[in-house]
This record gives sequence, C-alpha cells and structure tokens, in this order.
Amino acid sequence: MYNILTLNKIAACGTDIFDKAKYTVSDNAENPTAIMVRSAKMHDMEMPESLLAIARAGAGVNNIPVEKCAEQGIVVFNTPGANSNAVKELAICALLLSSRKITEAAAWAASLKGTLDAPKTVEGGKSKFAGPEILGKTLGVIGLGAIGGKIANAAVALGMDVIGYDPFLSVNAAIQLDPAVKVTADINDIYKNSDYITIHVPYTPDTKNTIDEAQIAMMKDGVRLINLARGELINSAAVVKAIKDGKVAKYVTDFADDVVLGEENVIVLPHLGASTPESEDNCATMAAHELIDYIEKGTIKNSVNFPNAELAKTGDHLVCVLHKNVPALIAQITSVVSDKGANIENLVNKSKKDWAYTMLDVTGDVDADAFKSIEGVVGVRVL
Ligand SMILES: NC(=O)c1ccc[n+]([C@@H]2O[C@H](COP(=O)([O-])OP(=O)(O)OC[C@H]3O[C@@H](n4cnc5c(N)ncnc54)[C@H](O)[C@@H]3O)[C@@H](O)[C@H]2O)c1
Ligand SMILES: O=C(O)CC[C@@H](O)C(=O)O
Repeated sequence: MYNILTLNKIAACGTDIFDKAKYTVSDNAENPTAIMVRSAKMHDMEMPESLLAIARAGAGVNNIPVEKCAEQGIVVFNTPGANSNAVKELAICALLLSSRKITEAAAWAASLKGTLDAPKTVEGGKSKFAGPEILGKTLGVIGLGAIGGKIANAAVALGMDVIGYDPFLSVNAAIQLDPAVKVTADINDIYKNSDYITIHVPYTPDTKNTIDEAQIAMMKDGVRLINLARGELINSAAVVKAIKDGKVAKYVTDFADDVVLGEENVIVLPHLGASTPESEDNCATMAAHELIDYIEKGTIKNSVNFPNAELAKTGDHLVCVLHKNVPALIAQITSVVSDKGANIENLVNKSKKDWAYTMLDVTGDVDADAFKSIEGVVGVRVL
C-alpha cells in the first residue's frame, strides 16, 4: 500500500482519484509515500524516510523546503495554472474594491439598520463613497505568468491600458498575452506610469520587499496597490506609511499581518485567492495525477526541484535515479547496469539547475543498492 498524507483539506475529487486497492489517503497517515499540501508550513517538518514526493495543490511553494527535499531525494510538485482563474477574478474584484470604497460603503449601509428613513439617509450620505472608474486608467502588472497574464488580458478587455513586467517571461505565457499589453523591460516604467499596480511573482529571497519605500516614492500620487501573491513581496510598513502620507490611496492584500490589519484604506482578505470550488478541484486533481504518475511510473511532470521526464518500461525494470547534476555521474549509473550484465534498452537523462533525473529501461538483473552508493545519487527506485 502507498500512504498519502494530507496536511491541509484537499478537495475530494482529487483524493478520490487514488485507487483504494493501492492507496490510503488520510490526514494522519504513517510512513507516507507522498504528501498533499496547500499552505501548511513544512520548513520545520522532519521529512519521513518513506517520503518520495510532495504535491503542492497550488502555485506557491514557499511553504516547502524545496532544496532540502531535493537533497533527500523528495520530488516536489506544484499545479501550475490550476487556480489562476480564481485569482484573476479576485484581482479584478480587488481593482474595483480599491477604487469604489465598496467595503466602507456597505459597512456604513449595514450600520443604518434600525434607523429611521434609511433610504433617505443613504442618498444623503453616499457621496463620501464615490471613487474612480478603472476604464482608461493604467494597470501595471508585475509577473506575467499564469495569473498575471490572465489579469493583464482581462484588464485590457475592461478598457484599461496595461503595462506588464516579467524578465523571465516564458514563450508560452508571451503568446497568450493580448497584443495591447505593453511589456516593458524596466520595472520602473510600472512604478512611474501606473494608476493601479498588481504583483504576481513567486516569493523567494530575491523578490522579498519588491515594493518598498523607494519603489513607492517613484509611483503616481493616489496609486492603488493590489497584492494577491504573498505578503512578503510588499513591505507592509512602507505601504501603511505611504497611505498615511496620502501617497497610496488604497492597498488590497490577501495576506494578513499585524501591520496592515485594521488600517484605514487597507483591505485585508484572508488568503482567499484560490478559494473557489473550481480551483480547489483543479489543483487537487492535478496534484493527485502528478503523484500517481510519479509513484507508479516514475514520470515527473510539474516538479519545482527535479526536471520533467518520462520513459516507458519495455524491459524487465525501470530504474529511476535522482541525482546531482555533475560530470561523470551518468557513466557511473550505466556502469552499475553493465557490471551486472544487464542491458539498457532506453535511457532518459534530464537536468534542472543543480539536479538531474535518469531513467533506465533495463533488461536483466539490477542491484538498487549499487546505484545508491554512487556519490551524488539522492534517490533510487526500481519499478
Ligand atoms: N492568493 C492566492 O491564493 C494565490 C493563489 C495562487 C498563486 N498565488 C501566488 O501567486 C504567485 C504567482 O502565481 P502564478 O500561478 O502566476 O505563477 P507562475 O509561475 O505562472 O507566474 C509567475 C511569473 O512571475 C515571473 N517572475 C518571477 N520572478 C519575477 C520578478 N522578479 N519580476 C517579475 N516577474 C517575475 C515568472 O517569470 C512567471 O512568469 C505564486 O507564486 C503564489 O505565491 C497566490
Ligand atoms: O491553497 C490555497 O488556498 C492558496 C493557494 C495559493 O496561495 C497558491 O500559491 O496557489
């Protein structure tokens, strides 16, 4: 039996994909073969010896020690794009929330319950909640991946001028962008020209505080900021100060911290970006398929620490070796096969930065322990 441990609530349509004859799925599974997780923090978790893979049902993997996992031969997957429409829709909502004082106006209207002549009071008091339309305004989008690209296109359709910035823009993402999106190579173009700025990049040590005091100083007076990506990307204290100084008109964030909570002109949402039944189903389904394909066939697709690779078994064994991406290692792996007099029918070797994956389709006997003793090898399975 393979045991799947869930660290967060994972949609049933994903967990139901696991064949009950071969898998158990539970939130207290012992000796887990794999873990399914959403936002639970795993940095301090001791990784069990039994663990082959972690699937993040979502995009961001900053809650997982990705590099430490690679060193222990644990493949980490995410589900690219699976929740991007949910976040796009919330971002469009956030654009309007940042403009039209909707939350304050609704709270004020609710406060009139039980008062005499509420219909007259609202007509008299509504002018203080007026806010600008987004039509014709400029939106800056930082990060044009699955989410940022969709938001850029939707904003164009809503009549906004859109400037996008993404120094690592993939060809696939680029061809999906509306031609009206102006892609700039200089992030300062976003800061200087935008009425609204939204950020959609992964949180890494390099992107921490992407927007801080210096970036805010470059922005237009009255700029509105939206952060549905990660709290750490924007310095909360700098934004709150800029709101008090009248520089920033509004900040809508999906990430609560003590600095932003309760502040005037800050709307804090409780990490709601991916909370739709559709995206929870998409993420759970994709994550389950990634784990099953890896556990049963050695196939890696959508890993963030190892390369994509697949190989069909035509011989007696499929040998799957996770290892460092260093010279002469493949020669040692193939020697282990030939030393035993076995034959390699097919071989795939792929690399991703410091890590690599070699799959060998072998006829004849293989000795799994001999692969494990090669320096730089971090995981071996014979299927
Ligand atoms: N609020 C939520 O519930 C929620 C849901 C999904 C994703 N997210 C967050 O949004 C992030 C983006 O998600 P996605 O699905 O669009 O991911 P993605 O990988 O499809 O896109 C990220 C894009 O950011 C770009 N990028 C990386 N570093 C950059 C930099 N320094 N400057 C500009 N661009 C940069 C990449 O090239 C890529 O195109 C995730 O990493 C996650 O943190 C939040
Ligand atoms: O799982 C969630 O609810 C949030 C997911 C989101 O932050 C992501 O990075 O995909």
